[in-house]
Amino acid sequence: MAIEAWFMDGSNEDQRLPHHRNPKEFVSMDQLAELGVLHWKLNPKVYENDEELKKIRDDRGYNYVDLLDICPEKLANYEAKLKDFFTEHIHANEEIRYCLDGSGYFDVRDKNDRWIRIWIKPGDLIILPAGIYHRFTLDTNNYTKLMRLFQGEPIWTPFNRPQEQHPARKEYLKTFTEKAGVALEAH
Ligand SMILES: CSCCC(=O)C(=O)O
Ligand SMILES: [Fe+2]
Repeated sequence: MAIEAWFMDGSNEDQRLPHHRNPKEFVSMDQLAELGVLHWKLNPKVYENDEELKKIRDDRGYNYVDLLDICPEKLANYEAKLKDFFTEHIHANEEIRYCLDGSGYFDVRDKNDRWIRIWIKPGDLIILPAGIYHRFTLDTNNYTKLMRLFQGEPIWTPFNRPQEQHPARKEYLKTFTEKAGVALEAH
């Protein structure tokens, strides 16, 4: 099943609102895949013993997992963390999140620097590639429980924009020029 994603409007209203354009402009899974964003729909009720999740973890080497409850009672420095999550940044590694409960928005930049809002709900596992500019916010439900996955010892360090000289950023941008090169050769 597809995940809902759309181009955002430019308004400065509450970040937890949907921020659809008028008219709405949805973004397909293929468009997300072109940016290197991957998605699986799993059964969140069986996450503790899920063969499908196990396969993804085995295939991609995600030996690390933990759970993160995003609500004031369970997340230390809640306000500051939410502010950091919503500050545009990249990582040197993939960001892998599996929504078990609640919901939220991952915003990613497309090739033309437009914001795409990705609405994650229970069962959505998404992978953001290293080097993609992104941010996260809760939606108006104000709660989510996420599984974080990682290859090896986790490094959560965000590198806030601008990061054009960061190796992960350069590598990420190379994937586009390589794809364009292949397309040119095909003509
Ligand atoms: C809480 S997961 C989403 C926030 C984020 O982008 C990050 O942790 O790097
Ligand atoms: Fe991040």
